[in-house]
Amino acid sequence: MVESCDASVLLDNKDGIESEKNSPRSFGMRNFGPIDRIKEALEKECPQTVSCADIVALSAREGTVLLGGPYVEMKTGRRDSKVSFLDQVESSIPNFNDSMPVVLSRFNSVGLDDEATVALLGAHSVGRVHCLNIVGRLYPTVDPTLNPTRAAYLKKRCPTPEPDPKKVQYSRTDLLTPAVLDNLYYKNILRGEGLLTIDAELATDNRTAAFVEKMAADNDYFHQQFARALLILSEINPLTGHQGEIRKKCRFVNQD
Ligand code: HEM
Ligand SMILES: [Ca+2]
Repeated sequence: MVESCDASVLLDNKDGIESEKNSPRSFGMRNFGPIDRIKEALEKECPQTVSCADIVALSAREGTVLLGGPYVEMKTGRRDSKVSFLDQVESSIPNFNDSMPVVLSRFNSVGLDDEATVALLGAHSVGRVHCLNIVGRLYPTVDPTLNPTRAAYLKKRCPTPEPDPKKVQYSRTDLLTPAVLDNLYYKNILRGEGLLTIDAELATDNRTAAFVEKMAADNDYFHQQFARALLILSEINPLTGHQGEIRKKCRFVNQD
């Protein structure tokens, strides 16, 4: 979403590069080690042949399968950016409290139609949300669109309006299948159990509600749409030909 699928997010601070990881919008991104290890193995086998951008895209593909989602046939050949786009992160990556119209127009502008956007948000069927991103819907008063049973549970997980930064406080997005990319997310949001504003609005907005109903009713249909949308996402504005480079290490641009 930031400029293109060019691995700019992987660059660390060095020689004038200010990492996109420094943006508050990158909150929660972690575990970059496996990408380094994949790159090291590839450099041993075929030096400067497989870009970090391809590693990111194909890792998303493999992660999707490992989580019980669909297999997405993806092209390769993306090249890596030589710059980072720290100043574009906030305008490109949606915020925890963004509303549906803002998110739809942002996603539409990179070729993701409304149905594809609904399907991609199904990624919230896995993982967690930290209290920092939830407390606004719990305190001082509980958001009336939030299911009361779920709200009571969330208040236990996040007992104070200002989460203690030293404690890692979070809730799983989907309590029953947190490590399966399935359509339980859509069933949950129809019951008022969406954690983020965007999850809650997805079930009620008149541009998205009908897709939510269909995905909640049919896991295969969700998987088909997720596969279609992930493919679009993986092909946004790639660097090709002589643009960019094939990095030797994903955290740094090449020195030569
Ligand atoms: C469209 C608007 C979106 C918003 C506003 C949004 C926002 C967020 C927020 C605030 C979190 C919690 C971060 C934390 O507290 O640690 C989160 C988690 C997550 N999001 Fe999104 N997201 C959006 C779309 C997407 C899309 C399109 C995908 C992938 C296709 C995605 C995948 C995930 C995943 C996998 C997690 C769990 C991460 C973890 O367990 O650490 N999200 N999202
Ligand atoms: Ca799930």
